[in-house]
Amino acid sequence: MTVLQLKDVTGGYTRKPVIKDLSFAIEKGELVGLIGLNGAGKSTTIKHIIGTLLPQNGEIRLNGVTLKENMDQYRSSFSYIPETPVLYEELTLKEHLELTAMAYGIDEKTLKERSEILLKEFRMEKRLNWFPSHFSKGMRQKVMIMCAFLVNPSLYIIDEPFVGLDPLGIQSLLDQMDEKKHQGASVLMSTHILSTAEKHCDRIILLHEGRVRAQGTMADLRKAFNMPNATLDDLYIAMTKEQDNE
Ligand SMILES: Nc1ncnc2c1ncn2[C@@H]1O[C@H](COP(=O)(O)OP(=O)(O)OP(=O)(O)O)[C@@H](O)[C@H]1O
Repeated sequence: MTVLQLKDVTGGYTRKPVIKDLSFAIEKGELVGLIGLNGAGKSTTIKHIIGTLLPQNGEIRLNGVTLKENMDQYRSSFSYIPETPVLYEELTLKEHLELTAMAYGIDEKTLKERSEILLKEFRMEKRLNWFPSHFSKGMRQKVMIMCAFLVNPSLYIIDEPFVGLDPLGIQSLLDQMDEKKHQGASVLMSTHILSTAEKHCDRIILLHEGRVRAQGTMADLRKAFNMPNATLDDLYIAMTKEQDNE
């Protein structure tokens, strides 16, 4: 079953498009990596999927509907973890979780059950009454991650999650993603940590100058680049060289 479908999506910030004719799909239970150079258009693609930018052309469907057709259904089907955490400075961690639960109609019992698991997993149990100003960068990121996982949506959209987290935090995030995947959720994740992407993603989308250069499993990508034993790092460097040759 297809959860997310982009069909010939062209878009950007001005009339000059940044992403061009993007087409890809994410199926139920899949972890898909969005990979590309700085400026390739990963965050811009994500902004179109979450609806902060609207396509100039093409269509994005989440569980079968476009944002325009059913805004409430579309918005409640995903949770988004941005690259830079956006927190309410006047709310504690506990209040962030409560606010998220309220926004997504999660009852108190479920909130308690899910929060306990997440707080333990991300080692934040003792910080429930802390305000964001007292959090480290990684802790701020964990607040966003916990809020996203609290919602239990059908699609998680995660922009470069690994940079600010310590190794335990990274492992917890990967474990959470794995668990949600097995429960049938899908994940779209952009990252520059290619070894982690290669190891954990079911499929990879290689973006190059706003277009899909190649997509599929590692086996598909090796075939597309005609590099039978390549790692994702090798393929990425090959793509960079294509850019240099242009
Ligand atoms: N707010 C904005 N206004 C205008 N142009 C933008 C804006 N944000 C990004 N761009 C441009 O869009 C292009 C793609 O940027 P984007 O942030 O999507 O890349 P990215 O693949 O996420 O890169 P990175 O790996 O560095 O995060 C770049 O040329 C960038 O200059």
